[in-house]
Amino acid sequence: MKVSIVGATGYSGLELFRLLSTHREVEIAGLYSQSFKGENIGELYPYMQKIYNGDLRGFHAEKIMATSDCVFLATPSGVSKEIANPFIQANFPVIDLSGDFRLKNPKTYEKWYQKSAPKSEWLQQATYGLADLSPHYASHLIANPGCYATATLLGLAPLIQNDWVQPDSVIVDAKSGLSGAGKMNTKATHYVEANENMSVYKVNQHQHIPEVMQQLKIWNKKMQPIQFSTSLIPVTRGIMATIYAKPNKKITQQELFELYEFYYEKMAFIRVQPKNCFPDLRQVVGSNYCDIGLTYNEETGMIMIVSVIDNLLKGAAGQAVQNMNLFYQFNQSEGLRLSPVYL
Ligand SMILES: NC(=O)C1=CN([C@@H]2O[C@H](COP(=O)(O)OP(=O)(O)OC[C@H]3O[C@@H](n4cnc5c(N)ncnc54)[C@H](OP(=O)(O)O)[C@@H]3O)[C@@H](O)[C@H]2O)C=CC1
Ligand SMILES: CC(=O)N[C@@H](CCC(=O)OP(=O)(O)O)C(=O)O
Repeated sequence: MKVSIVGATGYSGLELFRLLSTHREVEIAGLYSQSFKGENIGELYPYMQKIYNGDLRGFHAEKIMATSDCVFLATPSGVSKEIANPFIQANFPVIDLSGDFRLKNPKTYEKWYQKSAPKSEWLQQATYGLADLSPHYASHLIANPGCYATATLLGLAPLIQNDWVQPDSVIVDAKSGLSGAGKMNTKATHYVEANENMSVYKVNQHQHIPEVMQQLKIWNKKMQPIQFSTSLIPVTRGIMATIYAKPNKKITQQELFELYEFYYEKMAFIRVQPKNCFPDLRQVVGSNYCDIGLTYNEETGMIMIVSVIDNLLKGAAGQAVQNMNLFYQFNQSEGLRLSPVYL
């Protein structure tokens, strides 16, 4: 099968290339970039020399559709919804990494993204591809989930689906490495600002709040708004979401552990940690795993879940490839059998 990547010079685009170039079912038909069209990727990124010899191409939907079977859009929100148009109209498979097609309600999109919404019917037909939880691919348009949303939803799924928590008690404190902000340097991601520092940002305004809420409400209608905060930490990759919730019944640590063990037992990329062990970032960085640690504090009556992912893999390119694998009924692990780098 032939695939093209738009936004190939960005962090997620480069990761998509890395995964897809070893994928046994896939051949890369073209890498597309607006700013660097016509340039040789090995000259732009010397680490790519002798790995990919083709030049970067300027975006051209018809050419992509003529030369490939599926396109990945690793472009910013607001850009994806424009360049996706010809593909959606032609019913051509699109896997979009941006936030443009994740929300069902156009007004919600406009409120949180401060941009005009994509066509409502396209939002309705897009599949929210939380790949580990068996999405039903209803159309050729797949909206790859956001990085914080992925860590949070995988951390919460067993509790919310099984109705274990007080619906207004969920608090998420999430931290991300700097690659989550993409390749454009900003004041917040400048080395001098970020190094040996930690800063909270987008307080009560993060675009993943409605994304998480939309999915939690599908799982459990009773869910109330969550308190959700995001912080930058001085690492390149990785997200840690620390999640707190109050149970709505008497529970024990053992029951909580069994709930998660049973729920995730058969899921290849979710690893529930042994009792009293909490995951660190390194144990997932470089891989498509989501590792989850949990505890119940009998003194405070609080559940605490720690969910970690690599934002560029499970949070972006890895999950996008997993969605492609599931959509085309390839082995879901193809191209994703990556051990964490760890050291
Ligand atoms: N980084 C992360 O951890 C995550 C990112 N995402 C999402 O994935 C998408 C890509 O993110 P990321 O890789 O970090 O971003 P980057 O900023 O690193 O890269 C974005 C890419 O988009 C391309 N681009 C920008 N404007 C246009 C345009 N008008 N037409 C065509 N291409 C354009 C750029 O292309 P060029 O300069 O080559 O023209 C660049 O290669 C975003 O929507 C982001 O929100 C989702 C989850 C996690
Ligand atoms: C560290 C950092 O800045 N992270 C980005 C998340 C990237 C992402 O997943 O955002 P989309 O929803 O646009 O795809 C942010 O907080 O906006």
